[in-house]
Amino acid sequence: MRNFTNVHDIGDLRTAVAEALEVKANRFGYKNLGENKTLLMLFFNSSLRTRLSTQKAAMNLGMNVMVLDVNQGAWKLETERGVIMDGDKPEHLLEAIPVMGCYCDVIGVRSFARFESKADDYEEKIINQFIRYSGRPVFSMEAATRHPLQSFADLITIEEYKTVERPKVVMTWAPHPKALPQAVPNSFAEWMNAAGYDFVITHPHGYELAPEFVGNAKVEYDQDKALEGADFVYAKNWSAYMDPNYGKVISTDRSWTVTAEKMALTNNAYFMHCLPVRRNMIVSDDVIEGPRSLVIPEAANREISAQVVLKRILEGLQK
Ligand SMILES: NCCC[C@H](NC(=O)CCC(=O)O)C(=O)O
Ligand SMILES: NC(=O)OP(=O)(O)O
Repeated sequence: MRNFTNVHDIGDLRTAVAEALEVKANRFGYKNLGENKTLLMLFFNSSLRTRLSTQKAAMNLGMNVMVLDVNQGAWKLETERGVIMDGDKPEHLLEAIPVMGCYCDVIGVRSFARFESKADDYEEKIINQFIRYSGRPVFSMEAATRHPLQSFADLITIEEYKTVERPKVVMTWAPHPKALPQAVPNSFAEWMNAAGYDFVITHPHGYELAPEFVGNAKVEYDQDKALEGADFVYAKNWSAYMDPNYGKVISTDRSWTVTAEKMALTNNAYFMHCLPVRRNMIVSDDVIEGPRSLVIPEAANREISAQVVLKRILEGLQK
């Protein structure tokens, strides 16, 4: 594997999940693979899980790790070409990227949608410049339109907990005070469609995701109806994708919060969320703390998804 930004980069999902379970059972079995290799993790946005789980995965593989928070201690980066740089940004991304490439073997990038230009976000302008100009393998730690390390961890978790071959997985929008990216729901949809589950998306009118991510999923506007018979409930907020509301909050309807009453409509479903989660907006305290909540095992599997991806990138460097 050279770069990892979407579900296609991982290839066959059964093989990937089998490899994940093998890595999980034997985390230190590949500790020579990363010897004298350096990972640079670059964050344009905050993170708890991605930062710690990816660093841990790299350490399991014997890598050295450097972490740079671009907004804390680095020069502010201009990302637009052609700008007269007489403002508050002393350095351009087009120098910064190849310079960073000089100091490492693999680069992980977190760069959320900026909601300034839908085209720039959906062309993945920032991470694609890293792929083009760094000279290094690049993997997404949540980019503008996808969060593949999260979706891979979600897939591993569902495979571990499912009791039928093709479970019903329902992704539900839930209210949130801020405008959040579509990356997590887009990516989850992409991976669930690829896994071939019975996959349903439910959200209020106006929150339709990009058709290329919805794919063959069933879209049901009645949340209660969507939840009927669900084996897994995956909650997430996202801001509107459709014009003219791109990147806007158009509903904070708390009747969409996942509560015990909502979960009672399901087939005793497991509850999932990528975290961080705002309690009693997205999900009630009792549901997230309850016996069917998978949020902690899901977060634990972030180490495993990151380790499989780094392992495959390191194997690619050996060829
Ligand atoms: N990496 C997981 C989610 C990251 C991000 N959430 C956030 O920014 C939450 C911020 C807040 O709750 O204020 C998102 O939705 O894409
Ligand atoms: N789920 C997730 O990516 O969490 P962080 O934003 O804390 O990395």
